[in-house]
Amino acid sequence: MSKVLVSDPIDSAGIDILSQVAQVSVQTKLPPEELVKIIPEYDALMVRSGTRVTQEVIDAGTHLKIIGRAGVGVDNIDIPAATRRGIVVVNSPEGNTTAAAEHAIALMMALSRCIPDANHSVKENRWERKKFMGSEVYKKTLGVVGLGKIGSHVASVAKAMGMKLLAYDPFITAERAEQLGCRLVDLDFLFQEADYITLHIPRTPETTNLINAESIGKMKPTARIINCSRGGIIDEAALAVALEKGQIAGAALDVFETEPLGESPLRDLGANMILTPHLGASTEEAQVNVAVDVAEQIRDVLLGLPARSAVNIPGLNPNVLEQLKPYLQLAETLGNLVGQIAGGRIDKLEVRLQGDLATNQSQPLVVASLKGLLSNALRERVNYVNASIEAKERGIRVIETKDASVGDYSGSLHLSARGSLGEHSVTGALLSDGEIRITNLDGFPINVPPSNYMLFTLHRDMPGIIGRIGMLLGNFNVNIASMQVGRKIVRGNAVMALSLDDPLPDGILQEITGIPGIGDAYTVNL
Ligand SMILES: NC(=O)C1=CN([C@@H]2O[C@H](COP(=O)(O)OP(=O)(O)OC[C@H]3O[C@@H](n4cnc5c(N)ncnc54)[C@H](O)[C@@H]3O)[C@@H](O)[C@H]2O)C=CC1
Ligand SMILES: O=C(O)CCC(=O)C(=O)O
Repeated sequence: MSKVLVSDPIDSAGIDILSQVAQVSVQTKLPPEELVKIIPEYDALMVRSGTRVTQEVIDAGTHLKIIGRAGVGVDNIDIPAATRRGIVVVNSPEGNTTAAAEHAIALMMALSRCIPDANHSVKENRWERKKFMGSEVYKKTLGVVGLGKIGSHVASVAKAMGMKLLAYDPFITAERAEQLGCRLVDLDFLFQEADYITLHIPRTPETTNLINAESIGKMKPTARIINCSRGGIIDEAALAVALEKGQIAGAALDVFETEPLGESPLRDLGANMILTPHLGASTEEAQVNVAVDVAEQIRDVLLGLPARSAVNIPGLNPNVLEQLKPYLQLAETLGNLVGQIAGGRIDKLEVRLQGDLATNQSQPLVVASLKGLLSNALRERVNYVNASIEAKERGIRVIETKDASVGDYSGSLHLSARGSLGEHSVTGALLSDGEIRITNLDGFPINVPPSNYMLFTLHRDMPGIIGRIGMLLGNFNVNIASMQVGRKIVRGNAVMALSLDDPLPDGILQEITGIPGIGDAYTVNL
């Protein structure tokens, strides 16, 4: 019989499901070295956010087939390490959406009416009615940062409470925001106008310290911030200083840079700061939902069936997968690339299978393209199982076409996306050794391998341009690994594709587009 280790508190409904197919051992609060010691015995591991599933744990788990996260965020699991070891990682993308959204609303209300401190004062035998003067949320403006599942639910509740709604989400269309009663605006506008700001985004390099001294400086003195998403999105030291000085009116945090929260200036603040110990998902209902959702997937995988919310393994027919594997990687890379060039808020994606590739089933390649496209917004949360649904929910119209005529490559894949920076296209193919080549950008023939850091320019084909770009990159200490120019006619329009050894520093794009003859420039990180 299989063995499952449950290393965080999980609702008994989940344990009952696991017990149908496995011997279940519940051992919470294990020290990391103890977890590493016992994990080799187990076929599956089920956790919440308390257990850190590090590379060391994964490497020691020689029998592990699946790791289940009873919740949304999988940032406590080393996904690349699990993927490399072929271990499926599953989560429950929706099981605690309502709970987290309701906690954000509860914190907003508690902050507005000083409920925690007023409660404490009465319990201490005081009756301080003047001290705890509140303010109403009715007709106030709520700025929702991240209009995904939780942000959307918060928006709909806040709307029913008579709030005006602004939203910032670079990967959501204005139409989708409108359907939710929100006006999609840029981040600075939201910071300046909102009376309440609620964060519902993943922690990524772009969102780390999104709320800092500078962004707080743009807010109203009456603004209140709520964070029920992830620690590290707010610079806690800067927030403490701003609240101390009365630069903004309050903040309520459920999540922290380091959990459990250690020594922190946040603890010294008064009624203008509410702290909860990562309780967003802590409702009886959500805990049953996530426990059942994840336990069912662990049961299925242990029985040899596919998982419905795998974060790292495509949920497609294994035979089709094996055959298309190299092309799936091509589709993901091209989707990621065209998504970045088209600039977010994509509302249309065309996927064209060309040449020999046209004889294949298009659906897996469409899913892989969408996965690559959406990974800019959703990171590891988008997978082969949910990419199409996520795209539909985001209002992305997908067009699949096939063209059997053979061009320079026997089979190639062409993607065209329309986003906030206009409509752009990219074509790619595989070399005989399986290596990916980008063969066309916006109609211009090129031949470059994808690389971590890339720069593309659309420019006039005229003397001096290449040199000026090379010089500019040199001045910023950016090393060029390879460079290619594609043009259709001499001294007409052209495309330049550069693979770089270093990321492009902030501000350089503006300098590049300032060079006479350069039309547009795009950075791409793959
Ligand atoms: N406090 C708690 O106990 C809980 C916290 N969470 C956290 O809440 C957050 C939101 O979860 P869901 O709504 O389920 O995720 P989701 O994936 O449905 O939505 C996230 C949204 O953020 C947007 N986004 C990505 N990068 C952005 C950026 N730079 N600026 C603005 N928007 C950006 C995405 O387009 C997406 O619409 C996650 O960080 C999740 O881990 C989730 C459940 C419980
Ligand atoms: O397990 C928990 O309580 C944390 C929930 C959470 O943060 C998540 O699902 O992302």
